[in-house]
Amino acid sequence: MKAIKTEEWIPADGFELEDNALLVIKLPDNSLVLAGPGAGKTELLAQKASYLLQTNCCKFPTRILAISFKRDAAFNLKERVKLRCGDELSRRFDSITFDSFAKQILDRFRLALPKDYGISADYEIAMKDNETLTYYQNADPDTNYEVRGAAAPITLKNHTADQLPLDKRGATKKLRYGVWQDMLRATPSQLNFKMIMRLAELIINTNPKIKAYLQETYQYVFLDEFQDATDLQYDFFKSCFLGSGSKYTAVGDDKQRIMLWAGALDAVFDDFMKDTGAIRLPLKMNFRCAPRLVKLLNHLTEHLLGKTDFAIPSPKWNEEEGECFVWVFENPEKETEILFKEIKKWIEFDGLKPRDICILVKQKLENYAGGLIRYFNENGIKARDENAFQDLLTQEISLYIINVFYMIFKKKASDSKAITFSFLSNVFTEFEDEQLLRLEVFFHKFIKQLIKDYPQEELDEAKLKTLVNLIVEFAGRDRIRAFYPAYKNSKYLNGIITELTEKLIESYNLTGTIIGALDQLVGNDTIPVMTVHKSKGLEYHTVIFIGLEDGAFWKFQENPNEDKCTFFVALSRAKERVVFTFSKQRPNQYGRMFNQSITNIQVILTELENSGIVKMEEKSLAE
Ligand SMILES: Nc1ncnc2c1ncn2[C@@H]1O[C@H](COP(=O)(O)OP(=O)(O)OP(=O)(O)O)[C@@H](O)[C@H]1O
Repeated sequence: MKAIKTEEWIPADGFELEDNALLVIKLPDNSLVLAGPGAGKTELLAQKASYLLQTNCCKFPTRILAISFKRDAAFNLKERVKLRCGDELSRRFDSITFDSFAKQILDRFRLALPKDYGISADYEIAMKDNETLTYYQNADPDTNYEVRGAAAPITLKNHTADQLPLDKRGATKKLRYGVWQDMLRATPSQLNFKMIMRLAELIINTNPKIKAYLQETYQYVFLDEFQDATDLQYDFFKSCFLGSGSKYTAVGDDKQRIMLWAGALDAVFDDFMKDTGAIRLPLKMNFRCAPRLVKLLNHLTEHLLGKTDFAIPSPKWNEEEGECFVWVFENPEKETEILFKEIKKWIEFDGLKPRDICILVKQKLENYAGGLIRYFNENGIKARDENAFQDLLTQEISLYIINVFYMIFKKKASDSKAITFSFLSNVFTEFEDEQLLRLEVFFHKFIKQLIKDYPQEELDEAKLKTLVNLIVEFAGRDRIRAFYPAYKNSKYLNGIITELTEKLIESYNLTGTIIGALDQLVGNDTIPVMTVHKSKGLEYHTVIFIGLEDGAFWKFQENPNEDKCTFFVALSRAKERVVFTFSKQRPNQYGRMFNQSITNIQVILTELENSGIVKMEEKSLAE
């Protein structure tokens, strides 16, 4: 593909970028972009990737590495880059999470670990803190290491606080070293993601050739949502890239810093500028939210968060657009019924699609929205806990399987055709154009045969399982594992395929048709319900936040800044309308009803009122 001259490059898809965004895209130095919600930070990274690839500033065959914090953010960025510069160039754009980047290094270079940190090939990932604590309990029975015990948080923090190899001097450090050894030597080895990152870092720090290989591979490194980087992640980034010729672009927003509880580094922006000499540049626009919502966000930026980086709405809006409400309800039942009626109106009369609406909760989704989800589904509006599906549906292998199913069973499936073929041309990466054409013909014959062999009305569990298997084997497990580093570990790949198959069968048994099952699986016509943390980076026409109550913000007095940012993130996901609900009563996790107050978080309510934008309404069924 012929490279575009740098001076002739223009942003893809007609986007008009503000001056600083254009500057960052073309800047050959390290940069840190700080900007509010909807400013186009992720879009800037996508455009910068297109620029570097289309102009060959990222010289073939070197690659761009984009690191995000969540699987769906990494996936969305990859999709945006594909759209902006096409399948072929975007193959040199690796968009992954910090955890999967570390895991890929570990899976690929496991044998380069020093002897006392060696692990078994079939290591298991212990996800629960309890699993790590049990090792401490066994090694030191006199101390209480239960998750809620006093020693637990310190123990867990210390477990991965230091770079490897571990210091063994002193009783506490000796104990920690012993536990690491017990976990590494278990059959199979037991690791958690933080340990994986420390081990990957050890590989890099002790193998100059691997480090050099990594740095030569990635001429450019992007860091999305950088405000949430933890000390461990930042250490890992520095071990991999600092001092290399690679160039870094980090984007973030300190008003959306909601991972301090998980160890996000308070001073990460300053550290990054000091360590890399990055130039700091702001962006001013908010392209997402309607003007009245931008005005509200600006008010809260100043009066709730004590900051001054105000945003300007996009001129595409009419000045009067954007609305925000606080709706007060007697109890959760009334809240559910009234929300149902309102949403039904929006869908039936205003033409909103269920996926234009998002229901958010701060935490404890079942407590705040479990009953609502059940009520909505029983009464004809589909809604579901999206947390359970996000990870599965952002897996390339899942999308490939689902879209081949659509090609077999749906009459018009041109989008599916494009997605599946993009997957196949990735795994048959060495194929020239002519071979790819032959592959396409062969693939269509394969689909035709499946249509013939598996009539819709004769499908059952066993046939669905066979179909999944045939579809995977068409691409070839070995090829899939070779092209997608995340799937190098076959246990992981098989786990995803099994989970997807189970969910497909479950949906099929519920809906009775294969298209119904596929639609249900991907969430077509379904309102997503999720926590604010999961909603980061996403946007919806209408956002409903359930539970603007002291009970939901139970740590507000201890940690007001993080809770204010969480509230700010929720509000800033909405393009046109946002509703906060307050229910005078709310059950706890055991179902016991408690009166709710809005005393501790009064400052939020006060500032919503002071903004002059928000309408407060008592809602009852008679309306
Ligand atoms: N230059 C632009 N012109 C028009 N629309 C844009 C531009 N940049 C971004 N957008 C649109 O604005 C919305 C927000 O963009 P994006 O998700 O990149 O913002 P962000 O800064 O990453 O937001 P957040 O931090 O809130 O997740 C998206 O719908 C995107 O397509």
